[in-house]
Amino acid sequence: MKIGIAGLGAIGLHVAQELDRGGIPGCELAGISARNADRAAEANATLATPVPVYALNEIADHCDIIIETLPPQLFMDLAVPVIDAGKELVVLSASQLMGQQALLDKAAQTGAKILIPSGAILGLDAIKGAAVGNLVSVVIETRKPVAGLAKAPYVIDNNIDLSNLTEAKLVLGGAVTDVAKVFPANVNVAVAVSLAGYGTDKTRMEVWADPALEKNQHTVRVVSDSSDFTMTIQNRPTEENPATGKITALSVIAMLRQKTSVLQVGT
Ligand SMILES: NC(=O)C1=CN([C@@H]2O[C@H](COP(=O)(O)OP(=O)(O)OC[C@H]3O[C@@H](n4cnc5c(N)ncnc54)[C@H](O)[C@@H]3O)[C@@H](O)[C@H]2O)C=CC1
Ligand SMILES: O=C([O-])CC(=O)C(=O)O
Repeated sequence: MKIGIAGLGAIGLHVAQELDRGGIPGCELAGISARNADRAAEANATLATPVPVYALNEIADHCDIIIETLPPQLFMDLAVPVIDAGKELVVLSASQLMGQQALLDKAAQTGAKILIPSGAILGLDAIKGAAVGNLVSVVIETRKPVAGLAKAPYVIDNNIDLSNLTEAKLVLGGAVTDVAKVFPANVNVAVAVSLAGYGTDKTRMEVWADPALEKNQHTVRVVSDSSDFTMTIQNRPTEENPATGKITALSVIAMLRQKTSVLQVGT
């Protein structure tokens, strides 16, 4: 399988390097898209076998699977041509899939597939299983170190004082659909959880500023007619982007390895 990677930052570069060293059987890195020629050359310089550089609207012509690890505002510039070409799109900026039913409808016509890896979250398998029965409630509670939230536009615009916190403070709670409108930078994992089961209107999200934390922490609480479960993950940040957990790139690598594995584990 020919793999393309669009965006070579905290996630994309790690996946590119793993492909380059032959760590994903059956998959070869066939092309990259970067912000500009210099960034592409920098990325290629870290690879044993440099690869062609393509524009976001060209890369699908040269690859079977295109991995989107872009700044979220560029998502559609890549997604539309990949879906039009009927290829597989691996989406990390999951928040950008909200309200994009037209993109899914187009994929159904062209034969394209949209894959959301587990990324920085856990338990999507269990939520998918429970959703085959009846979900009663799904809540994702995201707790971030105070510094990770203090500069968010919502916090500044609403004069929410996060200085000198001695205990965790609920900054905002509500349906994922509504939280996404004011916290667009923090909802990839919440949208992934929602799309696994209960949808963005019924899945509830809480965003907490927690002075006791040094890492982002996500807790998912599910009540259903088959099982009740609570799962927590604390993500060690990448050196490149403190907002992105190291496990995210590893999750993409695991997803690609699963494509050719005779043993499939999990839903
Ligand atoms: N689903 C999940 O669990 C997670 C999703 N994310 C999301 O994944 C996405 C990527 O995250 P990171 O790798 O941390 O971001 P990053 O900012 O480290 O990397 C983005 C890369 O895209 C490049 N870029 C900018 N303009 C470009 C263009 N026109 N064409 C091609 N490349 C361009 C940048 O130079 C940068 O190297 C973000 O939307 C982030 O929110 C992040 C963490 C977890
Ligand atoms: O915890 C992380 O690594 C990323 C995160 O909150 C998100 O993208 O929603």
